[in-house]
Amino acid sequence: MYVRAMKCLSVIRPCTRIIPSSHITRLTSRPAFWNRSVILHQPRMASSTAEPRFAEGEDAAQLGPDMQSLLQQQGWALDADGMGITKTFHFKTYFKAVSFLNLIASESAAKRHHPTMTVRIGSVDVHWTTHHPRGLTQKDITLARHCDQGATLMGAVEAGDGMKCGSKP
Ligand SMILES: C[C@H](O)[C@H](O)[C@H]1CNC2=NC(N)=NC(=O)C2=N1
Repeated sequence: MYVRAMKCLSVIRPCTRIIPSSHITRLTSRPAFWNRSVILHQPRMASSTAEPRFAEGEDAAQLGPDMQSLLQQQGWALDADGMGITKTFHFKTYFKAVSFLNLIASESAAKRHHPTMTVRIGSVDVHWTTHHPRGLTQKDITLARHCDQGATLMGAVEAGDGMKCGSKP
């Protein structure tokens, strides 16, 4: 029994060595990319405080009023960083939501400017930004207006009237 106990201890022993505190510091400190990765993966959130940030080469004085009308009258919202705009369109049926998405997809292919869209059973989230050069541009404004017109054509409804899971069309 004693011999067996000693054998067990000899197995356990390497794990009970004292680790120098300098080593512990190194193990628990965060890697260099830590803060950067947090910033890169920050969620895109609608903001009511950010200012629109237009891309280099855009005429901010000319685009400003158009952008303000989208934000204040048409229900578009700025991203937290001011570089994109987003809006959710609601529909009575899934078919209408998908048809709206296709309408926007068709125009964006023609204009070579593509939104990020999420389709749900009774709604479509649309997000516009310009990647090169980075920021908001005339294209984002023009295509946001096209979304508003397309939504009217497709019979978009108020948020509370859109189709929900479990609701009948
Ligand atoms: C070459 C091509 O037109 C470009 O890469 C386009 C494609 N679609 C685009 N879409 C969006 N939203 N922003 C862009 O900067 C962009 N660039």
